[in-house]
This record gives sequence, C-alpha cells and structure tokens, in this order.
Amino acid sequence: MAFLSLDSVGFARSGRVILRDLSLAFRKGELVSILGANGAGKTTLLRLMLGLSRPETGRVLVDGKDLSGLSRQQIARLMAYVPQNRDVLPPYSVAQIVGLGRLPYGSLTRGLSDQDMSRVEAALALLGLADLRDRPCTALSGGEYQRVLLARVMVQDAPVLVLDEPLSGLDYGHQIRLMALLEQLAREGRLVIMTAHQPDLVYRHASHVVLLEHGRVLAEGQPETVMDSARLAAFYGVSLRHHDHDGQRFFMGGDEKS
Ligand SMILES: Nc1ncnc2c1ncn2[C@@H]1O[C@H](COP(=O)(O)OP(=O)(O)OP(=O)(O)O)[C@@H](O)[C@H]1O
Repeated sequence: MAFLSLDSVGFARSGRVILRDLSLAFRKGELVSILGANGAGKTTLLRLMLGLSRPETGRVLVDGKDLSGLSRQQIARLMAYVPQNRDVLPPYSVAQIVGLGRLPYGSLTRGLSDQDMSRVEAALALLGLADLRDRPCTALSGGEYQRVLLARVMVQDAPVLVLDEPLSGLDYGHQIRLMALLEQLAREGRLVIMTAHQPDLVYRHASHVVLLEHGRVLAEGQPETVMDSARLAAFYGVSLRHHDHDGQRFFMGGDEKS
C-alpha cells in the first residue's frame, strides 16, 4: 500500500504552470530517484510532498492522511528533508546541528537525552563525521556540510526521507557510500525519495525512477525498464549510449560536436 501519494497535483507560480496533473504513489521500502533537467520541477515537487508549498489542484496523502490537515511537527515526525540549498544555520557545532534532528521528539529547552546523544554519535560515525563533531558548522567544506545535513535527517527517525540532490558536492567515494546507505535505509523499511543528476548511480541503487519533464511524468518504474539510453538521450537532449556489465548500466555521452 502507498505510504505517500500525489493525486492529480498541479502547481503554478507567477502565472506559469510548473507541475501539471501529477499522480504518483510510493511505498515504504522504496528508494525513489527523480531525474529531470534543470528547471523540470523536481524541487517544486519535493516541496509539495513535504507540505512546504500547497498544491493548487489535487492533494498529497501521507500514511493515509491529507497533508494539508497536519501540523509541522506531525509532518516532521513523518518526513525528514535535506534541501538543495544550504540552510543558513547558526554557528553551532556539528554535533549540535545533528542533534536538531531530534527536535520533533522533544523541546529546545529540555535539551537532548542520553539516548538522543547516542543516536547523534552513531549518525556522526556512520557519515564519517566523528572527528568533526565539535567544529562549528560554518567552518566546513561543502561536502562535509552536506554530510552534516544528512546525519541530521538520519536521527530524525522519520519513515520518509526526502533529499534534494544529496549527491551534489560530495566526492566520488562519498557519493557511492551515500547511495549504498540510502539503499540500505530503504531496505530496512523507510521510503527514501531523492532527486539526482547521476544516472549511473541511480540505475544501480534506486528501486523506482521517475523521469520528470516540464512538470509532467514522462515515465516511471524500475530503472531497467525506464532508463535506456535512447530515452535518456531525448530526455537530456544529448547523444548517449549505454553499456551493460554485471547487472550495472553505464551511460556514455560526449559524442556532441561543439
Ligand atoms: N518563485 C518562483 N517564481 C516563478 N517561477 C519559479 C519560482 N521558483 C521556481 N520557479 C520555476 O519553476 C520551475 C521548476 O523549478 P524547480 O526548482 O522545481 O526545478 P528543478 O527541477 O529542481 O531544477 P534544478 O535541477 O535546476 O534544481 C523552473 O522553471 C523555475 O524557474
């Protein structure tokens, strides 16, 4: 049964239609990757799923409930979000920022319990941040900062993780490790929804792919059925080939004449 669904959702900004008549349904246990060219509407779609923007038509349902009837705290217990743009965060330490992920379960004045702190330490270790735990988050590289935001959503314990381009700014090793981690979180029962611009990694790790084009779903389904080079070539407007090896698909572009 779907845990998160969009039912004929439409959205416009400044008189321009950005998303039109989108119907999607995702289950727990899925790693969903949304692919699309710049400006296709991916971030807009994620914000609607999170209740940060309201659809003009249609509705979003989470765990059977209409999102428009839920409070921010109720939504935060259901869904954790890593936005594409950096939040402007106060100069707290890395450990304190990650600890903010426990806020939906407590209060700012009460502080973190020992149990909360051990969750924070585990997330720091998992994301290779233990050595940076006391560093102010204003003194981090882009990729380190991105991993701090990921650790923060890990401790939020929400059944749905929504990540807007979580691979951007990560070095190659951390991209591979992060995709493996997200796949594992999905396998353990969470619903993970992410946007990405890396078809190879998406093909390898995602269980469900959505191709978003000009605010519409061009295709969706398992990577093997949705992601072939002819379709992706038309989708991204470049020439592309693919090569299958050991169950993995490699996409190769670069035949364009400049
Ligand atoms: N405040 C706004 N007013 C008008 N148009 C907007 C506004 N915010 C976004 N848009 C437009 O909505 C469309 C979708 O934007 P969105 O950020 O969802 O795209 P995206 O697929 O996430 O792109 P990217 O890959 O570049 O991050 C774009 O054409 C963008 O210019």
